[in-house]
Parts: sequence; C-alpha cells; structure tokens
Amino acid sequence: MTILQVEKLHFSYGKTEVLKDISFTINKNMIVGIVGGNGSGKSTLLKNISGYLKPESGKILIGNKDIRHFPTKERAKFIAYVPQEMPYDFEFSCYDIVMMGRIPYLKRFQQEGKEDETIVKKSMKITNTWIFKDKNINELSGGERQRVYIARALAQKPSILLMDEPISHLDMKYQIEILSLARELSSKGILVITVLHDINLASLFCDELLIMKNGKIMDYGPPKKVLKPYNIKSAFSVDVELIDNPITNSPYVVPILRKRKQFKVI
Ligand SMILES: Nc1ncnc2c1ncn2[C@@H]1O[C@H](COP(=O)(O)OP(=O)(O)OP(=O)(O)O)[C@@H](O)[C@H]1O
Repeated sequence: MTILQVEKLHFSYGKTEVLKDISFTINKNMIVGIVGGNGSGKSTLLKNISGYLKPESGKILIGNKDIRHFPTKERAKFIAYVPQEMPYDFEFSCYDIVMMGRIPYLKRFQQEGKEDETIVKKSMKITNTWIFKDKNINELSGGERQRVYIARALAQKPSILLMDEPISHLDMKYQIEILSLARELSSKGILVITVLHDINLASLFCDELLIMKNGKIMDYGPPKKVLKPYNIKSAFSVDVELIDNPITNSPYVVPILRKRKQFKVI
C-alpha cells in the first residue's frame, strides 16, 4: 500500500529553484529522517508535503489521492506538521494550544467535547506536557514549547506526522524521549517524517534516511545503505569514518578531525 508518493516535485522561491525533481515513495509506516546540509531544501520539502507550500510542478499523493484535492481541514486529519520555528501564541494556555489540534474535527461553532478532551490529555501526557496545561505558552523554554507543539500535532490524530528539527532545542533526555515516541507512533500506524541534524541519532532511530543536496535527493534508503563516507563527504563536505555501533548495530559516523591552520589571535 502506498502511503506517500512524491512525484517529480519542483518548487521555487521567486526565481530560485529550491526543490528539483524530487521523487520517492513510502509504502509502510516507519520513521524517515531527512538529512542534509544547511539550505539543501529539507524544510521546503516538508512544507510542500504538509500543503503549507504549493509545488510549482509535480504531485504529492497520500494513499493515491493528490493532496491538492483535500480541503484544508480534511488534509489536517491526515497530515500534522510541527514547524521548525514556533510562533509565539501569547494569548493561549498550553492546553488551548493542544486543543487547536482538534479543530479539523469540529464543525463551525461546535464546542469541543469529551472525546476531544481525552485526546488532548493523552497527547499531553505522552509528550510530558500535561504539567504545563495551565501555563501560557510564552512562559515555557524553547524545548518545552516544542513538546507542546508536538502534542498539538498528535491531537490531530494524523496518519502522517511531519516534524522539522523536533529535537534541536531539546536536552539529551527529551531528544531520546521524542525520538522514542516517534518510534512508538510509527509502530502504531503513523508514518513519521522528520528533519534531523544529528546524523548519529538519525542513524539510530530512523528506518530510512533521505539525504538531500542542493534541492535534490542524493540517496534514499536504510541507514546502513546510505550512510557511506562518500555520501557524507558529498552532502556535508566532511571526511568521516563509519563504524558499526557494537551496542545498537547501527552505523556510527565519526568525523576525521584535521589540524586547523594556526592563526594569531589579535
Ligand atoms: N521563504 C523563503 N524565501 C526565499 N528563499 C527561501 C525561503 N525559505 C528558504 N529559502 C531558501 O531556500 C533554500 C532551502 O531552504 P530550506 O530552509 O528548505 O533548507 P534546509 O535544508 O531546511 O536548511 P537548514 O538546515 O539550514 O534548516 C535556502 O537557500 C534558503 O535560503
């Protein structure tokens, strides 16, 4: 069964083409990590899949249906997107923010009901944010806020969860917790696609990795297949050695450190 298919996707900001002929198909629920250098097009790809940006050409299909044919509210029942930059919603408590995830399920002027409350509570409990339910979102740290926005995405009950660098503000405990949660969600029938900068955590947690370079897919497949020194050199301009992590059996990337040219501190 095809869950997500991206077909010959092109996207430009103004005259600058940022996504060039992107095609890939995902047939089962898993965690797909998007990795690549700064500016390679990772966030733009995620925003196109989410429907936030419209492709210039090409198609994005969810379960064989073109996302352009989903009304926005319907699309939000299938795809939830956690952006990299969180807007400041000064007016709202964390509970209210997560409850916004239920909007796609409510009719105009319909009040949320018991089922919505249960789903919101569950989403906040599994992201460890229930303790913040009465706090204003602007009173939280960057990492705490990020977890609240992940809870809101979960409250949408999506079948595809898109996350843009969800662990960048998190400490080690929560990095592991959020990626473990992503793994749990994928085992319960959600396709998780996440942009990650930490290549070793990506290797550890993702079933497949999509490596991007200059708006194109450089390689796609399981970490063992795509994490190769030549791919990493090409995507990040860094020389690395790959070792097999003896504990996890996943590839572990070790940069080869070169001596920097000496310079005088003025
Ligand atoms: N709103 C925008 N308007 C114009 N250009 C943009 C806009 N957003 C991104 N770009 C440009 O598009 C290119 C791809 O950006 P994108 O944010 O998708 O890259 P990325 O791989 O997610 O980068 P990073 O790892 O730094 O977050 C970059 O050159 C960027 O400067």
